[in-house]
Amino acid sequence: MAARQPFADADTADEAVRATCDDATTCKRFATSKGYWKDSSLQYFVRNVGERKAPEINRGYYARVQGVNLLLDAFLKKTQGHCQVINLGAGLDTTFWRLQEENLLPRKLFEVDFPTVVARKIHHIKTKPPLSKPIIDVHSTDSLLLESHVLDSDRFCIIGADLRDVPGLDEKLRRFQLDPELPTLLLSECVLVYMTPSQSSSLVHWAAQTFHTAMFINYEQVNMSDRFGQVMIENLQRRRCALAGVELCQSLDSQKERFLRAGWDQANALDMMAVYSVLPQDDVARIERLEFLDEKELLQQLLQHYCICWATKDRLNLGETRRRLHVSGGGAARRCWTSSGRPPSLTSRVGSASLGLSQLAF
Ligand SMILES: C[S@@+](CC[C@H](N)C(=O)[O-])C[C@H]1O[C@@H](n2cnc3c(N)ncnc32)[C@H](O)[C@@H]1O
Repeated sequence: MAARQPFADADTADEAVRATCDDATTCKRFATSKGYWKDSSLQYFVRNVGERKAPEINRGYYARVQGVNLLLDAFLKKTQGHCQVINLGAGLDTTFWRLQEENLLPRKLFEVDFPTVVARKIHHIKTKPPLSKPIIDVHSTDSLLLESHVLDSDRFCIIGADLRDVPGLDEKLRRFQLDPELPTLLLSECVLVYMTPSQSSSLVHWAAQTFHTAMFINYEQVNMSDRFGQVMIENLQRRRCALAGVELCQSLDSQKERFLRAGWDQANALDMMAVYSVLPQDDVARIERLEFLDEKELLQQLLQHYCICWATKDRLNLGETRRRLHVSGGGAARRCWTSSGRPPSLTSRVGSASLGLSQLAF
């Protein structure tokens, strides 16, 4: 494992972490411009399509966005929208606008990021009606708060906070009507890896303690101790960006352990190669026709170095209906669950061709 580089000061390190938000957004912008998936609001955050990205990168982002969305949408449907979503380190994420368009909004969607990132996002919203109108359309009271570092409306809230300060985060979320009694989905997409293991564990522990029925979806690096992983680390270090939490990105097991140790009841993880193979294959075939891919091996390596890990706590037994349906359904569905009602190993779950990622949610 490459030695971690000491940084001149914490601000420089944080600035490099904040800059990763633009990388994610420009890559998503390019991929959507090529037709990998639709995102009608991203253009208002990044006008220019920007430099060409390699097809492997575009397919990687496709798998990331589709994989996370499948789990997120499954949770929203399971709870019929009687839930809240907290996007931790949301950057310029556009999920609110997608869910509003698709009539899938939760009771409230919270986003958290560093105050400077939040201020940029709110500025875009304030100055671009296609971003502000959908927020106003689903807001019914007269208390819409739109300040430089905070947006609070009935269904959407953006908060500036440091995720490493868990009491501060908790206080801010509660101030804007976070409801610990509601089923809650927490999402972190390439975020926990920038925090030390003890900082991310505190955050994940707080979530497990605060919500009785919840799912945490974490997308980030995995298998980082091999040569390919080391090159990824070195590339980021060259940009003065440290992966402070890389220790927990060694394997799917280390990713799951983080959640199980912090009080989550169940944890599952798939590398993105596996996710790619359980995405709807007609759409995968469509995107594979978009651009010629020379280097299949590079795509495989890339996908093997990212994963989705999702942990659940299910006091309300949201998964129970599905479990009963599957057990009584017979056939392929029966094979998905053991007689104890517990999920079988991940490999057998992935092995079932009839099983989509959305069915794995609880
Ligand atoms: C790679 S970007 C991903 C953004 C977004 N989740 C996405 O996938 O498009 C990581 C984001 O996490 C945020 N972040 C990282 N550490 C954070 C912290 N301690 N507090 C608040 N935000 C943080 C960064 O500012 C950045 O916006």
